[in-house]
Order: sequence, then structure tokens, then C-alpha cells
Amino acid sequence: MIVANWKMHFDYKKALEVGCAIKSKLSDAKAEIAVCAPFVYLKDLSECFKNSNIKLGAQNLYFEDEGAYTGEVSAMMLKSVGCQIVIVGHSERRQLFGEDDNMINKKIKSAIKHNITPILCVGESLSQRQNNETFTIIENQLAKDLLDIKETVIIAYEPIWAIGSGKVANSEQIFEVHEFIKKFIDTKVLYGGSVNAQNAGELSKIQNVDGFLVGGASLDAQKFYEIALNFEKEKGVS
Ligand SMILES: O=C(CO)COP(=O)(O)O
Repeated sequence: MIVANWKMHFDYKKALEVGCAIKSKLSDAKAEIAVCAPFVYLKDLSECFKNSNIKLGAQNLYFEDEGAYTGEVSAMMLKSVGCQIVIVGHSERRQLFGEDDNMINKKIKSAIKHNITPILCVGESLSQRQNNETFTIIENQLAKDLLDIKETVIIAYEPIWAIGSGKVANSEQIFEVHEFIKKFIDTKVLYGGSVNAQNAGELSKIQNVDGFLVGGASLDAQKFYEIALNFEKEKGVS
């Protein structure tokens, strides 16, 4: 599974241009492909992704369905514009907007209630890794974020120090964290953090990597396409 996280990029015209280019390049992809776009572009992207295998995703949600929550967007609303996937607990939201595990847990439950597949992001900071706290941090995030949740949640392992830094985690680091996550919950685990067209093939060789959550390189349809292609080649997805 290869997921684009566009973060807060593009104006309307560019979002539709890149979204539609991704659709035309990847509509026959064997790997599962999803694009997580800013809220305001979702409706039109859902039109563009119609009759293709590309899934539509959001990058956040609020856990209540409706009410006096100025500026928020609910799972019910996302579902009504064709959203099938939602990223929850991205480190940027945890760090910049103080999103805590309790809130993340409620968001995941709300997504599931509306039949939207959550992608839960977990990962350690550089200082946590240097202090040998990686597994404690990840176990803590998984335990709290997935409290009382039995349904399918996709996990993305995104070491904070690897995001947007050009510093990719090495194969051993990724393998052992994915193994740890899979012991906690038997599900798909994606890797995220400086994935690009050049390193995607090598990263795909890691047996327990089930796909990628791609930031920067997903802003270019050709680069995103090459990542998916290299993944399919290495994994023998056909
Ligand atoms: O945060 C990420 C995806 O959610 C990763 O971002 P980059 O691919 O830009 O490092």
C-alpha cells in the first residue's frame, strides 16, 4: 500500500492537476494506492478518482459527528464526500497542535464508526532514539491510541527524525520496529520518512514493510508513481 500525504501543500488547481496525474499513472496499479489531501480538495478529488482504484484520504478529523466545534471536520463529513482513509496522530499534529493519545484514540474510534480506515502514525524523536526509548515510546503510543479498539487500523511507523530530513531509517531499524508493532497488532505496517523514488526499491526489500506513507515525494506525480512501481517490483505484487 502506497499512501500520499500531501500535508498543507498546493492550491486548488495544482491539487487537482497532481491528483488527476496520479490517477492516470496509477489507475492500474496492483498495490493499493491512496492520496490524503487537504479537506477542501476532497470532494473534487473524489470525482477525479471515480472508476479507479485510487483511494481518497484525509489527514485529520474531529471525533464528534456534529456540533459547536468551529473549524473542525468530522468522520461523518469525510464519509459524505467519499473519503475511505484518514491519517490520525501524525507527529506534526502531535507536536504542533498538542494532539494527545486520548484524542487520537477517540478520532480512530470515530473513523471506524463511519467505516473510514484509520492510518495511525507512531514514531520516536531523535533524542528518544538516542536514549534507547524507541520501543517504550512506540508501545506507549500503540497501547493508548488503540485502547478498546479491535477493528482494523493501519499503522505507519514514522521516526520523527526521518520526516522531511532526507535521513531515512536504516533497514535494521525499520525491520525491528515493524516487527515490534506487528507483535502488538497484526496489521499492515507502512514506513514513512524521506521515502523517495531512489530509496523505495531498497526499502521495499524489508520483508515486514507493507508499504509507504510518502510526504514530499508524493507532491510530484511521476516520483510518486516511481515509488509505487519500485515497491510493486520488489514485492512481486502483480
Ligand atoms: O510525514 C511524512 C508522511 O506522513 C513523511 O514526510 P516526508 O516523506 O516528506 O519525509
